[in-house]
Amino acid sequence: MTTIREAVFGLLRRHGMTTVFGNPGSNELLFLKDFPSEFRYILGLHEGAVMAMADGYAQASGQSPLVSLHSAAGTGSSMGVLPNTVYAKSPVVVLSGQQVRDTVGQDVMVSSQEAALLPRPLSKWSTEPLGAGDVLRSLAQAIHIANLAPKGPTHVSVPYDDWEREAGENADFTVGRAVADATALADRHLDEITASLDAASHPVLVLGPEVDATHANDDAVRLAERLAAPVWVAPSPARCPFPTTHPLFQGVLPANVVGIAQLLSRHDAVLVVGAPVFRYHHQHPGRYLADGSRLIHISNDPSEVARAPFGDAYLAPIDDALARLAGNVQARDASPPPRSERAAGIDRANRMHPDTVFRAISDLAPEDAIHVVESTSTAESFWSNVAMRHQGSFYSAAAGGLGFGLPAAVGVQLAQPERRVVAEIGDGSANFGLVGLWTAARYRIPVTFVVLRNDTYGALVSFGRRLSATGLPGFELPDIDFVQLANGYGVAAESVCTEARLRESLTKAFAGDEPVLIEAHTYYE
Ligand SMILES: Cc1ncc(Cn2c(C)c(CCOP(=O)(O)OP(=O)(O)O)sc2=O)c(N)n1
Ligand SMILES: [Ca+2]
Repeated sequence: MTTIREAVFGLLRRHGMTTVFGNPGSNELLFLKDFPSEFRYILGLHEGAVMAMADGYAQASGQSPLVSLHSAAGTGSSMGVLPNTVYAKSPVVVLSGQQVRDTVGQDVMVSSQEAALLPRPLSKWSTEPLGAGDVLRSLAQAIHIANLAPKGPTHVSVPYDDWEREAGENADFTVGRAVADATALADRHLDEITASLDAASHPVLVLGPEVDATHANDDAVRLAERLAAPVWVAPSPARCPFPTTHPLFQGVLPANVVGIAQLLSRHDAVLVVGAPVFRYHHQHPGRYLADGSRLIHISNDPSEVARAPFGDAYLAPIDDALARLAGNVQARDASPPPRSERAAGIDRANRMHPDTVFRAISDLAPEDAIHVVESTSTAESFWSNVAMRHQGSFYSAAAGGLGFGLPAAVGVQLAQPERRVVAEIGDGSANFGLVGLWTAARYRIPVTFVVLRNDTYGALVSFGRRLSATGLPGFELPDIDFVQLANGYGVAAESVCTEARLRESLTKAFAGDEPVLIEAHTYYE
């Protein structure tokens, strides 16, 4: 007899889902027992860190990990970072434990009431099968839904007395089935977009995270070069869709209506690919686009194309659309536009400017390093100083929810052992996921964590100014000793105040193969 547990591990094996991130409770033990040797279980000490690690792993590998969480409180603890997972379209499959099926109605200890509702709306799909006989198929459905564009996290809650029951005579059909996603931009849509771009005098590209997520960066470069078009990254980027070292790269668009409209005003055709139009953040009302500009939007997400307030949209696979447009548009010959330069910040006594930190990291990290960033007030400094040349070089909290960065860096490094991961984390953000350091030490995952310690919630000080909000309570973060905290979790660490010491520490960290934390004293202006 094949049990449901055995059939489910067969399903996971069939889909390559042999990495499990988790934090267990009593309800999960009959699923985790006799853990198969070809699977690896990565323990996180808080479910928020578990989810963020899994999210980073899913984005960096393109492979769905399984997340095994305890019922109710365990699943609830993971939800703080779930908005990022949803916005990142990250295909994480969560298996939440549940009390014995016949006792849930009595609301017994560690039962999850309304288990399927709990993770909504922070899930692409969530269910608790109505009977043990539907567990295998429900998990297969969760895997397929998570991986069909637009990808996203799914949840299945399973009572623990289901695992030992028989899987039934049709289990092999469920385990063996394959599901293929849509693969092509319609020919007539290709012709329409090509005609618009060829007719434009000054086209511009705005690229989003789905370009990087679908490994279409090289085709984005081909299209930009063929059009001789400047390239902007869509606001609030969670991934890097275009090489920052490329002469056509212009930077990241500001997250407000007027700022974007001004920067795009000299372009009569704006092609947005793989990003929502647009993920504004700061309210600065105005005309969405200057007169004479037309926006064309290509997205793989029906909700993105439906909710955009302006522009003509096409639903299509991002990689196919870019590849075929790059071969279809007329080639142009024009020199790249000048990129606006910004003066480098000056260090102060015992405190560095963020520019110094990011320039040092960019100079000393391997040329294919991966950056996981959660340092909210220093984004412009990061994108101005850090060279990123390859697909999969940058990850950040897609919904701006703190607690992603530090643990996600651990998941990304697990997914990409050949490339070195650097986590650039604000001293405020670090506290939302600090427990991820323990997992890095426990499994010797060699992330270089750089904490930018400016002793404040810098982004909120800046937002306060923007909103003319005076008399705010303090946002200072004095006296947090990240060296002591890191050592407490088993990670070697040092504190640096000058560029010379920072460069020494980075050189040593990159030469080693152990996790290291560097507390870099910076200032916020
Ligand atoms: C889970 C969560 N809680 C609170 C916030 C609000 N928040 C907070 C608390 C920020 C301060 C981040 O401080 P930091 O030290 O990490 O970085 P900077 O000093 O560079 O801003 S930025 C921001 O949006 C959030 N985004 N996510
Ligand atoms: Ca800070």
